[in-house]
Amino acid sequence: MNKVLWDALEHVKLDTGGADAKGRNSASSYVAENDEKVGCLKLVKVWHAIGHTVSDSVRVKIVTESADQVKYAANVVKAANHLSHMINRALELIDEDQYKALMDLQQRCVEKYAHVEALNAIDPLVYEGRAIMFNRQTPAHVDKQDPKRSWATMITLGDFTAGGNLRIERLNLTIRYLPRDVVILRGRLLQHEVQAWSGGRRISIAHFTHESLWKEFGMTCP
Ligand SMILES: O=C(O)CCC(=O)C(=O)O
Ligand SMILES: [Fe+2]
Repeated sequence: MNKVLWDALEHVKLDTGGADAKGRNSASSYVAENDEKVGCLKLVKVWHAIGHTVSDSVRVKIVTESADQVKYAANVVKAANHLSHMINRALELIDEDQYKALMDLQQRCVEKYAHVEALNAIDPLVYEGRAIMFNRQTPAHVDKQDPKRSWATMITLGDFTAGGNLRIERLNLTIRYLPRDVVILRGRLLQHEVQAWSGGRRISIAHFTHESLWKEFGMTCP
């Protein structure tokens, strides 16, 4: 894993449970040998409380913790810069229309929210959200806050050596998902889950956009 990103992740406080405690982020879905870190770090530029789409409900997910945590989380955002370029490019190649629509959405956010302009100065990711999961065996779920057609772009990192496949039951499909593999799927439409792995740590990073943000700007994800 990129050393800069790894070092930046060392200090951040992780969350197990939270808003998704009954879904994909249940505490029981975390598995770790020894004293490995478990939990999730959400880095989201514009976050609406569930069911809300208005600017009054907007939060920045990196500013919910102590001042030190803001500093550490900002280090992670900056260290993920290279990853963001790669993720942007992958999305642009598979679905140029959606990529362009996300760029438009980001531009609208920048015009409305100065904090988004500030965050974009250190990270060019076109998605507004990124979640970093340490040792989570993500259970079967759909990404129910995402627009129907949106592509969730996910990468695994770490040093596990076997297992950890992504299973899509409806398609009877088991996809290799080893460290450095990227999977891009319509996570709102296809239920997906991660299978057990062995041989070390597993860090997964999911990049996503939420329907509520598109609604805020009267836009539709193509
Ligand atoms: O753990 C993973 O790689 C899957 C993550 C995922 O599907 C999600 O966070 O929605
Ligand atoms: Fe998912």
